[in-house]
Amino acid sequence: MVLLTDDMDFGSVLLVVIGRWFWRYRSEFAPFTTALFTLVTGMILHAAYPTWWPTVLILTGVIAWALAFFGRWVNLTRPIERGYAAATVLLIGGWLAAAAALDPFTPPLPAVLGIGGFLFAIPWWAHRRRRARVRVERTLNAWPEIAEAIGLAGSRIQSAVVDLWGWRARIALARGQTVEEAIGKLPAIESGLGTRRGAARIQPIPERANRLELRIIETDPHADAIGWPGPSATSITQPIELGVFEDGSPVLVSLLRRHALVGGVAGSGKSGGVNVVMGNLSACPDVIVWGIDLKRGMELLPWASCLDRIATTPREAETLLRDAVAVLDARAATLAQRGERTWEPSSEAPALIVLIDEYAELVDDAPGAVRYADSIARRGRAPATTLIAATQRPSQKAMGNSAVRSQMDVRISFRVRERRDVDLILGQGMHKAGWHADALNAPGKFLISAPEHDIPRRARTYLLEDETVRHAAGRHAPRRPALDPVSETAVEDSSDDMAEEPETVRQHDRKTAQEIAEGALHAALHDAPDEGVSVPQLMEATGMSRPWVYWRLNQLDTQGKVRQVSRGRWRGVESDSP
Ligand SMILES: Nc1ncnc2c1ncn2[C@@H]1O[C@H](COP(=O)(O)OP(=O)(O)OP(=O)(O)O)[C@@H](O)[C@H]1O
Repeated sequence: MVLLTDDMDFGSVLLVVIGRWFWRYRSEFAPFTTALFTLVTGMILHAAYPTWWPTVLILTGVIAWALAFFGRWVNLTRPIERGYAAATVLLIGGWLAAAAALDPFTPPLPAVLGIGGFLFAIPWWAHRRRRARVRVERTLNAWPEIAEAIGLAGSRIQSAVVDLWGWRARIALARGQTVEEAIGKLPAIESGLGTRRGAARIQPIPERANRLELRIIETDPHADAIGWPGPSATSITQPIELGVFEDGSPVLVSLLRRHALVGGVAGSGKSGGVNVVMGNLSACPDVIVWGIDLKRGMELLPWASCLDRIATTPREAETLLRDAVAVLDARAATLAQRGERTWEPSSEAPALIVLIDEYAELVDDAPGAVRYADSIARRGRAPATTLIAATQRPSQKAMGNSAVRSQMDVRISFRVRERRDVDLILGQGMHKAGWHADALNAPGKFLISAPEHDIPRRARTYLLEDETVRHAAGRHAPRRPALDPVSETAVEDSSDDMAEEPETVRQHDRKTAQEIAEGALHAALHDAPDEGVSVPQLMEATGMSRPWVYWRLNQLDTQGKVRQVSRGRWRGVESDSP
């Protein structure tokens, strides 16, 4: 608001008003200002440096390339944003080079600038994150007035970040104001900011009593399935991001030297959770994952190319766990020799995680395996040999009457049917303490109890579509580490101890993920109908990436074991036995 008095010059007032208006809407005007700036620069270049056009062109190419490939560093997080930025630079740079060489007003240059500028402005105006940022900036500018009105006068906004679900700001309170006071004023803050009811949350910042984080949730993060943004960790020493809490903050949990238990009824999202864990672990070159999936590999097979080993039969499962105990023992002995306490994971000496889908089936079908699991649960932390077990209902019987459940450091509960199942998964007395996993109302929603998560907060896992799993597995597979020599020798010795068993059984026990995929490929090609199977179907059946399927098809084709029936469709040749 501008106050007019008699001694003021109307012209300068008008200028101030227009100036302020332009400043307020500078983001919306950005395409026009950019076009104007480009035109003026073009005129200067043409008048003073007309021979510079090749330099301008080269610079344009370099900047566009850098934005397209490294735009993430300047907060262009999505490929479409990087593409837009690179295309804009190409348009402006290309136009400037032409303007320098010819003249900015040579047809069709003015038309190109006008029409091109307008077309490029449309995505800019429509961009959701930009609009959200501008809206938040305007709100924050008004904070001093709002703070005054709600009784937090003198508090200042120090920084603000806009994210997918809304925005968060760090606020410095004025002298004498407390975080508790601010929490008491939440309804007033929501009213002052004009948000919906219940949209504001306040979290104290432990290091400073006069700082807080204000979180405004504009869209409910749990309203729809949340797509996986990609791995959050590049090392097992970093926490992995499983999903988001109701307030939009990420669920981060460390799995290093920790056993994890995942429970919930059928269809509650356990396998989805396991997918997120695999998506992250497979991106870490300092951890090896061995999988046990007694549902004939249905859940873990898509990750086969990233699993160092996979067991799909009770016998294989028992051997795998026995070998994991051998690894643990060998590592413990090495640590004792070196006078060290813990195994520090690296790509040369990776941590070992045994991921067991449907633990109850293991107990039922391979009761001999339970003592190995028990041993890992009790002794595996220091040698970085740990378990992640998923099961519907971890009753004492389902856990094989062992100590495995009590050793679980991270507990994740998806929806359960009965209240007492909450206590089974999360621990005795947890339902009473407010952990109501029986009230979770959609697949993928969960409660997590871990050293860094000690209050019940609803969260939802990211959802990985089948295609995302295939893509991630294909991308991460080439970077998977191998077992370190100490562990590898332990596994070999452990197999030698079973020498009295027939060779065929031992080989079967050590079947690798690759071999399982190979078997699935042969079966799919062999059972193919007359019109053959497509490459995507083979990818689905084997859980392997497109390049792997093509590579194998080529080899089998050369050996005369497969035949291309039509474009992209293949079939096994009769004599080929699986
Ligand atoms: N985070 C999620 N967001 C949205 N939908 C999800 C999520 N996780 C799982 N779902 C949906 O719920 C369905 C069941 O999930 P999932 O197979 O993971 O359950 P489960 O607990 O492993 O079941 P089962 O024990 O039968 O294997 C899936 O088809 C999927 O579409």
